[in-house]
Amino acid sequence: MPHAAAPPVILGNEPGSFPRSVLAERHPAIIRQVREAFPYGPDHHRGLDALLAACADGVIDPLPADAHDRDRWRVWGLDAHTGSSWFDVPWLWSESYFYRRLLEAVGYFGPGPWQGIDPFRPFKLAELEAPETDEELAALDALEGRPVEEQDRALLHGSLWGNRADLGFRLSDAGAEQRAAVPGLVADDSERLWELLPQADADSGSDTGSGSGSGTGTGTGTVCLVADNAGRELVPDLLLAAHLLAHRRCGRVVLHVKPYPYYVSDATTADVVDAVRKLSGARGAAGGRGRRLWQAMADGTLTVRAHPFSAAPLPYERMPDDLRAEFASATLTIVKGDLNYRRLVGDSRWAPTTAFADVTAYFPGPVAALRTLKSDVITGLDAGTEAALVAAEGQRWRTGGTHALIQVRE
Ligand SMILES: O=P(O)(O)OC[C@H]1O[C@](O)(CO)[C@@H](O)[C@@H]1O
Repeated sequence: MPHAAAPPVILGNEPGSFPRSVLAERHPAIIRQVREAFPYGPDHHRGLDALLAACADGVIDPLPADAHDRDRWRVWGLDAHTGSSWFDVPWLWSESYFYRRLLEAVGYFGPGPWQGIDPFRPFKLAELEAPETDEELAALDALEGRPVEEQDRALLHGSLWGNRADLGFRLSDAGAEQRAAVPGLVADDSERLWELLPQADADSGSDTGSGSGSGTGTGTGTVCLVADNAGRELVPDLLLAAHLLAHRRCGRVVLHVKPYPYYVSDATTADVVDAVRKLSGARGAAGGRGRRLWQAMADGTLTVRAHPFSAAPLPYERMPDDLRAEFASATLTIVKGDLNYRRLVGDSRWAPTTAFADVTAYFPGPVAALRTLKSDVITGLDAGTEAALVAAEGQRWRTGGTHALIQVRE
């Protein structure tokens, strides 16, 4: 019962805290950016004005009576939080509800002509088309023909560090990308991750011109990859998925994405389509991987899942039975990013040395977290690592996005 000892859940009301700054500064900035990015009509502007005012000093309103997901949100705690200040309810809950209300304001859920128009799409596309993305894709050529272990590491770390600078994070922290990443991970269970995904014993990797196929796996298991951001994170996530399939470390990848635009840059099915199109049209090795991914989607070895709970304002411990069954049957679930980490371990200020295995004991199967550190929540550090981080940076290491971890619970 590890959660019996869980510290209180993080709220957004502590003056000077990171969560408070997200609610008080980042959310209004997001409203501004969205407003500037689209030629919205008067109703949209009125809706955005109302949300801006509510964020500043208002209270949480219920969803409209005819909202398609009103009952779901009531199950997720809407009734209990209605009338409370945005700052006084669990931070995870108010952040999540903010995105739900933002989409409401711009007509995303319809009915009407703006239904399904992603207010964050211009930012996501700009990133996908940025020269940095092409440079990262071109770098794949140098990886061709390298030993499989080297490819493993490069693609795993590509996926990990792809999480570093999501668009919401950069919005409120302009210096985020300039700060140098610290390559040494604060926790690194990557060997255990690869042990959970041994290569199949038949010949493998022929489509990449490498790979001995001398492993001990069956190559038939499923990896659930719980994606985080689109663009420069999703592209390396997809490359990792292609690598796992090509080297028969699994037979199937299920990519879990958000059912609607969320946390600015979180990936939806439309973003997967954009990323696979980008990859399959790329030159060199990246193009080969992209075309393999396209084929994997056609033959069902790569599938996309957009479960409503993927955008729930709740920890994964409260996942519904159907999702629990999916994760239970997976060989490994890889959970990407900071928000998913908060949901995986519970959004509380754990003592950093709290065992990752304890806080994820409820998870129905083997689980790996790949995350750069962008919020206060952290578990699974050894005491020496924590002490060294504090000595060097105070508490900045928790939120600066310069550190990363790979944690595994078998
Ligand atoms: O894209 P990620 O890695 O989930 O990060 C989400 C970011 O948003 C936050 O939830 C704050 O809004 C932080 O946890 C983190 O900085």
